Amino acid sequence: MLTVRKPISVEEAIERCRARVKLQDIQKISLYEAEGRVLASPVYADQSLPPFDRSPYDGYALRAGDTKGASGENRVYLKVIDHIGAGDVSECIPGEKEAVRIMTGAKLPEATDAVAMFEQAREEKEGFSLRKTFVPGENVSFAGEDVQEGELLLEPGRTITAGVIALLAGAGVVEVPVYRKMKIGIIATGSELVDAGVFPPPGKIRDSNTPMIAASVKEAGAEPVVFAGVKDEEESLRKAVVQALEETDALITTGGVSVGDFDFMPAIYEWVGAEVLFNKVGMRPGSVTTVAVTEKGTFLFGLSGNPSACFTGFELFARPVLRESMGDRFPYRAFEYGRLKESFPKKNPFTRFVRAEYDRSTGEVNPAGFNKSNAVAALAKANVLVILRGGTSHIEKGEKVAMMMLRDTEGVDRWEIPGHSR
Ligand SMILES: Nc1nc2c(c(=O)[nH]1)N[C@H]1C(S)=C(S)[C@@H](COP(=O)(O)OP(=O)(O)OC[C@H]3O[C@@H](n4cnc5c(N)ncnc54)[C@H](O)[C@@H]3O)O[C@H]1N2
Ligand code: MOO
Ligand SMILES: [Mg+2]
Repeated sequence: MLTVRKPISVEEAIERCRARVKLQDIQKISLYEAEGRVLASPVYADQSLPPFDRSPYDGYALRAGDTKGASGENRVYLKVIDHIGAGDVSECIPGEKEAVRIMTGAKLPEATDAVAMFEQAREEKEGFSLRKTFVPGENVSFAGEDVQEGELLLEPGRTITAGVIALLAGAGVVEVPVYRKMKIGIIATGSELVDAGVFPPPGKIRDSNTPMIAASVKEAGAEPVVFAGVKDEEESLRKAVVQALEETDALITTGGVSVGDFDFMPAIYEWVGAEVLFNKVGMRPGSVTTVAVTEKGTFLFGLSGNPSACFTGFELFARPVLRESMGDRFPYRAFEYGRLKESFPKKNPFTRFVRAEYDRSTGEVNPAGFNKSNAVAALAKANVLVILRGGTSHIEKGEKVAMMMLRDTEGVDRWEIPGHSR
């Protein structure tokens, strides 16, 4: 007998998932492998940056007081007593009207407190002359002007970017504490599925969900473990789920979660003793998305078989769980607002997630064509999911709509600063 499923709101479904998140263990990895991972411990500066007063220019390190009274009519002459490049430390201490020829990055010699760039000096026999006075500290890159010794540089929960890696290297952190990468099992279910490399015979279709979800898992910073697709047969599905649960940290299945005669996933979740957090969400597509948690705390994401529903289910429920489990303090996609480029009919009482193309330069967002839950083509175009609240009716062109951003940044096809003329 068909049991009627009670839909819960998207917010409630997301909260139920969040409440069951467990942080991954911490491991140390090479600085060169750390990009995209999440920092697991705070990082403090073991020294100031720069560590010493240094020259920011190629020129002459001098004592500012020696330049007093310098002008175009009254050039001041200074004698060069040493010559250093970056990495060298001068042993000479300039006395009155003495200076050191110094290159960018070299430590300022003792007694000097300013630097004249080559362009500000005229070379003379055994030295140079100046036509301007210098104040103490002029053209000096000071110790600690960037980072102070002991300062908190990075907080845990930050995703590691190239810039973060520069700071880690600056602090001498070559073994970076990060959260362990989760292994995510993926099983596509469906007797109609053939591998994407095969031209499907009548009645069959290519499995697009497995490679799509593997890509989404990677993009979320986890490691996909793809298991062979399984026919809609209860026994085979049980075996596959048990094996995947043993070998991975969370499992994503696609298909077989609705109320069809061959939709076995709900029964299998029950059979493995998992607690079903929800099996119906007030959203389209992906209303039948089912999320369960095993006794050990392992997540089972039963995504719909329909590709657009599968994609949406992953984005809303699986991705935040993976990101947060791997330490990300910002596990949700960013939201922005755009203006709808075309009117959008909306007959459903459920919240709709419309795959759409957002153009940042105009602020307009355009639904990506055929937008049903079985759509594949729209997935390739979409860079946002427009969110149309349940209960709202027809939405007019030009109306402001909320969008969930699927990518952090979008490139443009030419380098041009908006609003600047050439
Ligand atoms: N009587 C009802 N029927 C359906 C309901 C309902 O509430 N009552 N819900 C509909 C909704 S909404 C959706 S969404 C689907 C969900 O179906 P399942 O999650 O059970 O998925 P399947 O039945 O296995 O497949 C659905 C659809 O997707 C295709 N598919 C499956 N796997 C893949 C794959 N790996 N790659 C590409 N395409 C795939 C499959 O061939 C089907 O066409 O149920 C509705 N029915
Ligand atoms: O669950 Mo279905 O994807 O709403 O269309
Ligand atoms: Mg089905």
